[in-house]
Amino acid sequence: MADPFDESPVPAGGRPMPAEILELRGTIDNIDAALVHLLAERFRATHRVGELKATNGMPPADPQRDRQQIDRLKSLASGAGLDPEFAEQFRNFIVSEVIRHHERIAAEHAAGRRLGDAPPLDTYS
Ligand SMILES: O=C(O)C(=O)C[C@]1(C(=O)O)C=C[C@@H](O)C=C1
Repeated sequence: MADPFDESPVPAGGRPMPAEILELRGTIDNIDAALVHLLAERFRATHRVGELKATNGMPPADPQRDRQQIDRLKSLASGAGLDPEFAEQFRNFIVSEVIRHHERIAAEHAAGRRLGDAPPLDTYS
């Protein structure tokens, strides 16, 4: 039988790292990379939503949409074997950042710095 510690690096002064942990870390790294890309895409979409909300005079948060998303995600989490409370907290963490972005976009819009306007020319500086 193959020694599970066979190809593992030996940390200085410690036990050898089981090969399976190294394999699992490869999977974890791939998943973390996918999460970063997925979050980047999500924030790209929500950035545009923030602009559309600002230009249409809509508030940053939409509590009805929040409730729908939370119900849906909790149900998906249960089916997938993920703690539904964790899914809700994770979603809240992301959406609180989205709302912060929406608020900044709305403030910039209110200050006349959005809608693709070039900043006013300051010919005296
Ligand atoms: O769908 C919207 O209206 C959004 O602004 C996006 C989003 C989200 O990130 O999922 C953020 C804030 C709202 O409260 C609801 C949903």
